[in-house]
Amino acid sequence: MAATRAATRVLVLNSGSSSVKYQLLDMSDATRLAVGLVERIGEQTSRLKHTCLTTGDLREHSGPIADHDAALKAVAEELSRDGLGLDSPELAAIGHRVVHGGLFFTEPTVIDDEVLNEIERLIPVAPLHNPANLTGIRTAQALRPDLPQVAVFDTAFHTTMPESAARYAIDPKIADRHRIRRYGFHGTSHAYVSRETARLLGKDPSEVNVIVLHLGNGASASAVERGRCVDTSMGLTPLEGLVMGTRSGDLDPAVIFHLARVGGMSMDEIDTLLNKRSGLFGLCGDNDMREIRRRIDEGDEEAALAFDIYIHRLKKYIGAYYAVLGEVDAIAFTAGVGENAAPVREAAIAGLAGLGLAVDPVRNAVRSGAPRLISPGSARVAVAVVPTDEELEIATQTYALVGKND
Ligand SMILES: Nc1ncnc2c1ncn2[C@@H]1O[C@H](COP(=O)(O)OP(=O)(O)O)[C@@H](O)[C@H]1O
Ligand SMILES: CC(=O)OP(=O)(O)O
Ligand SMILES: [Mg+2]
Repeated sequence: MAATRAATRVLVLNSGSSSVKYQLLDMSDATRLAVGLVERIGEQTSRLKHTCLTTGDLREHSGPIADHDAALKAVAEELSRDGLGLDSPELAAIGHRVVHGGLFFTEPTVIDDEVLNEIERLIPVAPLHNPANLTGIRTAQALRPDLPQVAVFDTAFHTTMPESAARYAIDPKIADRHRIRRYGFHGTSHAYVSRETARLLGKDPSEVNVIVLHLGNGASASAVERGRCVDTSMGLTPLEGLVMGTRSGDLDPAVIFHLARVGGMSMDEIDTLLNKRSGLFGLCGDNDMREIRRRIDEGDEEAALAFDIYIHRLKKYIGAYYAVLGEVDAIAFTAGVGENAAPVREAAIAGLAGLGLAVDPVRNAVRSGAPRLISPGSARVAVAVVPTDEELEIATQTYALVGKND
């Protein structure tokens, strides 16, 4: 009789508001079998990019993909074409990034109806993300009802924040009634990157204080003290904090009253303005840092001002988290902008020599997918580029949980 192969594969789905990133990994040795991305879901110009790493095959399709359900079915089809379909007995589980887990979920969780209801209840505080996460889960359940599906929450790493950082200065009775507090997001990335930064320094995470700057389309900073998050820049929702691709980040809350009372805008219009039409996009019409740098190189003043506002906010958070931590061993740049945009790193650290911070221009110009130091050898505080890997972290946590349940 042929020996049955152990189920060691995990499919990870990272469903964003208009995209799905996915990876299929074999967790017996943490190797990637396939990776891909579906972008611009819901538009006429959707695009699926799929790479099978066992064959080296790369396939791209363009054309409308109506919603996340259709996107996931297209992903399942691509995996099948490589003989890696969802029907494989080697698939052990599907791991899902879920952005908002409230205070209820502090650990990766096997999804049942109760968990689904709770994720649904949190939609008002993660309107761009939780609905997409739910569709991903429901479609995956329909494709493989027998498989464990695991939710890994963006908020989980931040549940260690002290009340002084997690509470807003409003009446606690009102805050508690509506569960208003600072939850923080991108936690899977902040956890992974802070650990990898400690490893780069040759230290245990419990020995170092790290400021992590996760700069993607959404962006957030966190202060990690000896492996535990003590503050982060996103709050009740992923709108607070840094200037982002399309989100304003911090502003005086009175701006909202003013737009409603004086500007005559509805709450939904203000919500859309601040979440989807602000940030870099709102300031200069582009949310991609590559395009903004290209325009600056051509002398575009609007793009230059957008860049300066982005950097000013970033620098303020570096200073704030330096003060929160008291002592800092490293600052780590990560995600699309943090890993690729050397001018952002240079500008964010410029002028901070008094805090022991500097960037070496030659080291900063190196392009590499590996964790690396960009501070001069003599610097008191390490400045590093540490690529994030939310999908590997989700797969690791999913496999650990499913393994435990076997
Ligand atoms: N080579 C690059 N130079 C500068 N910025 C880049 C580069 N590559 C990607 N980016 C930036 O990274 C962003 C995407 O980051 P990512 O972490 O993938 O975001 P998300 O997960 O929110 O989609 C892009 O919008 C772009 O601004
Ligand atoms: C929480 C959040 O902002 O996520 P993303 O960066 O994927 O939009
Ligand atoms: Mg991201």
